[in-house]
Amino acid sequence: MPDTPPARIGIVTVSDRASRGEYEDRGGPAIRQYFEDVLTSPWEAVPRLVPDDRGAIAAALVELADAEGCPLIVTTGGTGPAPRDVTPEATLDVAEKVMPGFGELMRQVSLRKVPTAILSRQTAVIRGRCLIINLPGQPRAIAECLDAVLPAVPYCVDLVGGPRLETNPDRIAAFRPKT
Ligand SMILES: Nc1ncnc2c1ncn2[C@@H]1O[C@H](COP(=O)(O)OP(=O)(O)OP(=O)(O)O)[C@@H](O)[C@H]1O
Ligand SMILES: Nc1nc2c(c(=O)[nH]1)N[C@H]1C(S)=C(S)[C@@H](COP(=O)(O)O)O[C@H]1N2
Repeated sequence: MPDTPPARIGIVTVSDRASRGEYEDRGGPAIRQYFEDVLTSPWEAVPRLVPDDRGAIAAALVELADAEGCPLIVTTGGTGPAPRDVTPEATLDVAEKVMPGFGELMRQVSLRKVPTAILSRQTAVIRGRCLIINLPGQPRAIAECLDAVLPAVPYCVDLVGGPRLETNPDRIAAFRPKT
């Protein structure tokens, strides 16, 4: 049996200041560390750092989904109500299907941590064989949100024709209803 190629996971940091080098990006590395801790199947990170610009975010998502062949892309930042927060709009610009349950669940669990969780408009969508999930910019929000939705992510990736993602059940148990 030939080795299965690693699943490519797109990691998109959306931040004006991090993209200008005004502060170090802690969000992208936190997402990478999260998947290192949780996934047991082979994967590799495809990172991008973009400013809060709707066209630039959409272009990065299209490139990662279509050209880089990522079955999963996670974004961080730009989900709030401020004028330059446009990550959900850019995500919907490239969507074929909207997956509202992801945003609903992530806001619900985040509300147990901070009352301002309702300010995040984070969503998730399908583009081709790729699931795209938005996370808030606060680095600590990354594990809080991903812990909630990750049990359903491998099966969602299965359903859109992506590679089989396996998780460490001691950390996150993937749920596949048909197996
Ligand atoms: N990639 C990141 N690395 C480190 N800290 C971040 C990052 N993104 C956001 N933060 C922190 O979380 C806060 C809220 O994130 P948000 O996406 O709203 O950024 P912002 O205030 O609009 O600024 P910017 O887009 O320039 O990061 C930021 O003010 C910053 O303190
Ligand atoms: N789990 C979690 N969710 C969170 C937060 C957080 O600290 N933890 N911050 C909230 C705040 S203060 C804002 S303004 C919104 C949008 O953040 P963003 O613009 O950085 O994406 O996410 C919210 N969701």
